[in-house]
Amino acid sequence: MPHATLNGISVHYRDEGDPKGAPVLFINSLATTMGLWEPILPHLTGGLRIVRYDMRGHGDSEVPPAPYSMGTLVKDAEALLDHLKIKDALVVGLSIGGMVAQGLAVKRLDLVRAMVLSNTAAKIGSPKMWDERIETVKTKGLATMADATMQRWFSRDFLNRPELAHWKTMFESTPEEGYMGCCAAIKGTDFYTPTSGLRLSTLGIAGSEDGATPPDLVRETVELIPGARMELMRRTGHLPCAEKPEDYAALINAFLKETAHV
Ligand SMILES: O=C(O)CC1=CCC(=O)O1
Repeated sequence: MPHATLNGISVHYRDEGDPKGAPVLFINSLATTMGLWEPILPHLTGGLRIVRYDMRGHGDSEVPPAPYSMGTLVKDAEALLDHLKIKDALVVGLSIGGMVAQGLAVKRLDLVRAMVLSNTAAKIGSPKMWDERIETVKTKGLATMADATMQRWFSRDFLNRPELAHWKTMFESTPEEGYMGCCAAIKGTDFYTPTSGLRLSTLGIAGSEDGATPPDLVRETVELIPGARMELMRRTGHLPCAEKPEDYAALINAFLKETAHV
């Protein structure tokens, strides 16, 4: 699996599909890896260049000591696209990945042709909430949060499905330092002002049963960007790409067409 040294750390990424195709960059959420996107890949329009990576502190990317800043996470995405000589990508970010997408569009609009802000917001939670999470990881360990996290991440239907085990294992396999590092980055992020200055094609996606970034929160951010539109996926939670991959991919495929990306 390819790794690149970006901003002084080793970043695990994949660059797949047609090297000459329209580029799409996927950015994962807290306590997931690039594997988050695996279920939708077979359903995406053919001929795309699909780039994914493990956010620092996650998966097979290096785990630098916490805390991380949002500026650093944005720099990692920027450095990966520069490394691969990609411009004008469709950037699809989920949750903290959607925050990175916003930051990247603000900083380097030449890299971002359009974006999908999935289950995300300009600001997520409160500083107190993130401090408490960091404290729980330090004192009790990440695994103690697994059941509560699954409740926040998934719809009632999905909580009874056998596939849940895969996502719980992904959560439990997250390096604690990486989790705490990214919690600190989210804690320090309020993109309401910079995101409201963005002018680019944007699709928001929300899950009707999302316990982490509920639809109204996602909508509030999406509506900051003139012309952006929003899709609500019913009976899904925080990770609709895991729960209803075909429907999620269909939204991305339609958006790719709409933005003349393919
Ligand atoms: O609360 C969660 O675990 C969900 C979440 C918040 C930010 C993120 O990336 O995931």
